[in-house]
Amino acid sequence: MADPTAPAPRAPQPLLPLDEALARLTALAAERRLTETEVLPTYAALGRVLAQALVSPLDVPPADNTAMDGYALRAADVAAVGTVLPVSQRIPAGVVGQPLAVGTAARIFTGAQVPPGADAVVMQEQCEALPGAVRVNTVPQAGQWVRRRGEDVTTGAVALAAGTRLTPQALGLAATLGAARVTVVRRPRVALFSTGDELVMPGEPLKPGGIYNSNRYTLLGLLHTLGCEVSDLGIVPDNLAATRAALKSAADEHDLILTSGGVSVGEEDHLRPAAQAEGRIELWQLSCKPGKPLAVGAITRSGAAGEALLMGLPGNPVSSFVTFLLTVAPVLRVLQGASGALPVAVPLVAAFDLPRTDKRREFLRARLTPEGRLSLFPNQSSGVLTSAVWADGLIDHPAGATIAAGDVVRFLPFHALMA
Ligand SMILES: Nc1nc2c(c(=O)[nH]1)N[C@H]1C(S)=C(S)[C@@H](COP(=O)(O)OP(=O)(O)OC[C@H]3O[C@@H](n4cnc5c(N)ncnc54)[C@H](O)[C@@H]3O)O[C@H]1N2
Ligand code: MOO
Ligand SMILES: [Mg+2]
Repeated sequence: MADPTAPAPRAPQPLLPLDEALARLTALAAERRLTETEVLPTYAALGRVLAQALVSPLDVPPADNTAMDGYALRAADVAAVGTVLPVSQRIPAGVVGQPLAVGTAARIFTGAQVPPGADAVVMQEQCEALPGAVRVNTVPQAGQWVRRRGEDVTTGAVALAAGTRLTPQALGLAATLGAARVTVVRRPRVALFSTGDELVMPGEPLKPGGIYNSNRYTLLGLLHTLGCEVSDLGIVPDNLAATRAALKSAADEHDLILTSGGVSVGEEDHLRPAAQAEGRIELWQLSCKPGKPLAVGAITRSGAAGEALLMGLPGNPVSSFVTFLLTVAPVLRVLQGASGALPVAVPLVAAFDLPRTDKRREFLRARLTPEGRLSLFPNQSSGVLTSAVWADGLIDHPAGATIAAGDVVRFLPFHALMA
């Protein structure tokens, strides 16, 4: 049992600025960058990171084609509104037409290749169909409504660079090139556990003094979004021996051990002493809010070579979520060969006042208004998870500053932080 009369220890070091912590973290991750790759069917690669650039073996589109249903013709054949041209052929998508005879038009449908000789398409709304002919009620410009061969991707171009996270649209682009398989970096193997004697798993009755374990769900979701393979090690009680045992057993099989809770300064916070006993602590305590007590270290492996990276997130649910976005996500990106940089902050106008200041750089939960401004969730406590569900992202707010309605602030959208 902890001695209740013991003097409260002081924080031994100044708080680390986030940028400095990030530089050190991404350097640690770069040393551990994953080199193993796997070849996956393209449809199964969502959320994974490309290990090799995808170079296009073809032009996309492969040929000039029409963007509209209408008539393909030579612009020079229509000198005046109302010109009538005989319709010499009909070209649906998937059919290759014949070279277009001079002074004629081809009936054509969106996506069909424009026949050789034609240089423009007139949409059917600007035409009048006549028996065997068409009246063109506009004077077309050469090139109009023609999607040029290779205007999207040219043969030999890097369509998707190594290090690209495969979003749904990136998978679509890979498929456009005909890639049935892609080579991706293997998933980072992450051990996840929550610390806290008060924690109860959803589905179980809440005991006196208990709260439900939410961080497990938030962090599992984030890890899956970022392409990780997760070992869920459940809840670890608040004592040194159990925390040491959990760290030790997780180190061999995992690249990263991710924990929540028990990283602050109380006697019930065992993560740092446990990490020091089983490895080392590299950095602790950020000058940011939420997220101050973040602890980063490495745990020595017993059976395997090297060490596993340890990131101990603060227990407060919003702190866990925000700290993950600001520090764990960059580390996971670097491990997978992507950029560790935080996304570019968007300048937006505040629709609220924030007269108070803080010594720490703050990440405020904010939502876009229909007018394109930002409103602030009224309760910014790091225990209020509703704020993070309500918000669209975080305002990156400098230490010591206030905000008045109309000020421009820097906004980090959640989707960009989770990319
Ligand atoms: N004397 C000081 N006390 C605290 C400081 C400080 O600098 N000096 N820092 C505060 C800050 S800031 C934060 S953030 C928290 C971080 O605390 P820990 O990381 O040690 O986390 P715990 O103490 O274990 O828990 C904090 C809070 O979060 C709840 N929690 C924990 N795990 C979960 C979970 N899996 N799901 C839902 N909720 C969870 C826990 O019940 C506590 O309420 O420390 C401050 N204290
Ligand atoms: O830094 Mo704590 O993460 O504000 O609540
Ligand atoms: Mg604590």
